[in-house]
Amino acid sequence: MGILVTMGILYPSSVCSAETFQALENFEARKDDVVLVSYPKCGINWLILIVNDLIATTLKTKHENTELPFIECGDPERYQRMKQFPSPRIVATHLHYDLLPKSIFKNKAKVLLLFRNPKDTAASFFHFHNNAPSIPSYNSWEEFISLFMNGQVAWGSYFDHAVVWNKHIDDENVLVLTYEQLKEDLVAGVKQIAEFFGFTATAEQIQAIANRTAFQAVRDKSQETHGAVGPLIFRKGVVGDWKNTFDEAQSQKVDAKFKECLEGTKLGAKLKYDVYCKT
Ligand SMILES: Nc1ncnc2c1ncn2[C@@H]1O[C@H](COP(=O)(O)OS(=O)(=O)O)[C@@H](OP(=O)(O)O)[C@H]1O
Repeated sequence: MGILVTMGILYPSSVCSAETFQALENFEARKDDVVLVSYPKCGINWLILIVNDLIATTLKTKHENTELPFIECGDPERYQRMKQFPSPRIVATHLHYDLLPKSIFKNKAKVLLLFRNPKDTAASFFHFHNNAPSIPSYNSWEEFISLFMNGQVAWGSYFDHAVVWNKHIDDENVLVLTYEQLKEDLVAGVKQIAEFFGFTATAEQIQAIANRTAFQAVRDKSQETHGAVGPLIFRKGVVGDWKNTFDEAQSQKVDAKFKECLEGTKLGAKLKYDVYCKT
């Protein structure tokens, strides 16, 4: 159990290795790959379940594969194996925009980015680190939040990810959704995801997928779908849990950082900071 540092960014060495990062450079994306991107703890496992269900429901295919869904994790031979996977493949990642395999853009795969307000993201991240046995724990929340603000946590700085994605928010083949948006109206979210990736689903199918991927439903099945780590990933599933962790000074530091990095930007507006991050 330890930390891998590549190009100044930390990754957990339980799932990432220098050899896999090197092999990733040759990963060849397909135009019909379903690329799901998010900073850690923004809800990507939720998205993966939604897209898996959309594929199973509308294409009547179920891909049985035991690979970790994150392309930067696992062994270097995984990209060879992925060549055999039928389309559409789900390509999930927490990587920073600049580190995404270039073939995603070259081959015009559609990219769905999921973001979440920074305070709930940080709180979720801390709980995961301190509950999951395979990754390092922190001594305290104080220690974690100070490292989070400096970007010295796994997969780097939340704010760096957000700032660069803001520049690409209107790019062709890119859709940006927020965790809070899915929480507000999951049916509308599933419909938008289906339309973006071109899955033709009826209103009833969309509703059924929303029911199957609502928090309690996925948490109840999490051991089955994700093994022992399932209940730790699908932990609480609410907006505003940050209020149980942050003190006033920590909260104000995030407010100031958000202001500096994202206020007045399109991504900043999408995140509805004043609604979700102010007391
Ligand atoms: N269906 C549904 N509804 C609401 N919330 C959900 C759902 N599925 C996952 N989640 C929440 O997403 C958080 C985990 O994010 P990730 O999947 O990105 O985690 S990871 O970085 O890949 O480990 C984690 O947030 P917290 O509960 O705040 O810790 C999960 O509970």
